[in-house]
Amino acid sequence: MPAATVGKPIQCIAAIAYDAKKSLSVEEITVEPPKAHEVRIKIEYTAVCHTDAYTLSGSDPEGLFPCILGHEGAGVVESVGDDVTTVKPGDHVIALYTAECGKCKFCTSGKTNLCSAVRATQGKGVMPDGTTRFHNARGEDIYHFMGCSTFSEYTVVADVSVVAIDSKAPLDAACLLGCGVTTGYGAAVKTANVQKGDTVAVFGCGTVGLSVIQGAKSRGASRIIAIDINDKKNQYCSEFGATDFINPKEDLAKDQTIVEKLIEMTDGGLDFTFDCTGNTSIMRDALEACHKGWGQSIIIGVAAAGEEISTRPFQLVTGRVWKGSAFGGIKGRSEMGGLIKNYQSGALKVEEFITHRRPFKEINQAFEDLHNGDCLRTVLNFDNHK
Ligand SMILES: NC(=O)C1=CN([C@@H]2O[C@H](COP(=O)(O)OP(=O)(O)OC[C@H]3O[C@@H](n4cnc5c(N)ncnc54)[C@H](OP(=O)(O)O)[C@@H]3O)[C@@H](O)[C@H]2O)C=CC1
Ligand SMILES: N[C@@H](CCC(=O)N[C@@H](CSC=O)C(=O)NCC(=O)O)C(=O)O
Ligand SMILES: [Zn+2]
Ligand SMILES: [Zn+2]
Repeated sequence: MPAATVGKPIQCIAAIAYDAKKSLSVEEITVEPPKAHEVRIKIEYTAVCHTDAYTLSGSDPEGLFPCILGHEGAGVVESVGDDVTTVKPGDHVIALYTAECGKCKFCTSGKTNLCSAVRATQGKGVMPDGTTRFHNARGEDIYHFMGCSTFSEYTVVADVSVVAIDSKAPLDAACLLGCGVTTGYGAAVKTANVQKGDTVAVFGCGTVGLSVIQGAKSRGASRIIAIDINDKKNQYCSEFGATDFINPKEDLAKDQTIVEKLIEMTDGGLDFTFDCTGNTSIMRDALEACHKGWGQSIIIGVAAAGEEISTRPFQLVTGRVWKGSAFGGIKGRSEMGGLIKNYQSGALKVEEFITHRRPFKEINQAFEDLHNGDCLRTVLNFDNHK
């Protein structure tokens, strides 16, 4: 039987970012019904990714306020708009900030997971028809974020921005496949395509960096060097498969740079390095620690508006390669099922990233957790929001 809410606005709890650098306001909002090619989801669990904090910091050139942040979320489809054929009410789903329409120039290229179907309106904080489905109690429009807005008990997304998953997969873990775990794992196994015996260095060992580590380990990398300025990450790094841990604040000899140390440790540099910090000077280090002739450096971290990367062009002339990776190069609708299976078989660690749990009303503390070296992900649940 269809839910009594079908076709009607829903009042529910959400966290509104009214302005950059301000705490989120947890309040009741109205979520309009989905229009054609749209899906309304009851979010069960959502986690806070570093990128939510980045946009809230005011450094994101696409940051719009007031908005509902959040892009690591999983839940159950409440209703669908006209012409939606790929999911149905009751399906367990993950929201996707990297859509997959299967038809656009990007999707059909076979060269990228980026999709152009909804990206332009997504960046403007609206649905593909140019309007928003969220209003606060004063009737003001609230912008969407990254096509997901999972910091709301109900959200509306484009049908190309959602994937149904096995209903037996726990949604609290599945939400982490909406960004951090998929991004790091995919960057290692798809974007870089790490091979058995390769040497790898990972700068920044939060959820994304640790997921790169587990991806590299799954491929049989011979050496995985984890680099983080926080010693609390050391234990996590070895649990996820790192062979070495370096804290550049403590472990370098006098006048030694991290690049010199890595080149010395690996007889000339690494096959693959990954930036998972968003710091542009670390991105340079990561490139320059690559082996001459073939080393590849993958940029995953998101840097603030106005930041630029630089290096001597000689670094590239002599064969090092700079690449980037969004959502790990993973096509969300066609490849998520495989990741869920890997998680269910125990081949992909996902639950291990849930270091903190909170009721949704504690979302501002979840942002603070991110700055605590012990925290990988705080998963928020909507059951206890009252
Ligand atoms: N391209 C994509 O598709 C995606 C990109 N991202 C981006 O990836 C990055 C990582 O995200 P996430 O794992 O959630 O973030 P976290 O904040 O959890 O992890 C980042 C880690 O890097 C450490 N770090 C910070 N500065 C340095 C430094 N100079 N040297 C070494 N380590 C450092 C941090 O330490 P400390 O905690 O002490 O600061 C932290 O452990 C972010 O920039 C995020 O925006 C995220 C998801 C998708
Ligand atoms: N609006 C931001 C975009 C930052 C960015 O690069 N986002 C990543 C995902 S980060 C997830 O946690 C991404 O997928 N980029 C590709 C895209 O199409 O946005 C900015 O301009 O800085
Ligand atoms: Zn993210
Ligand atoms: Zn497409």
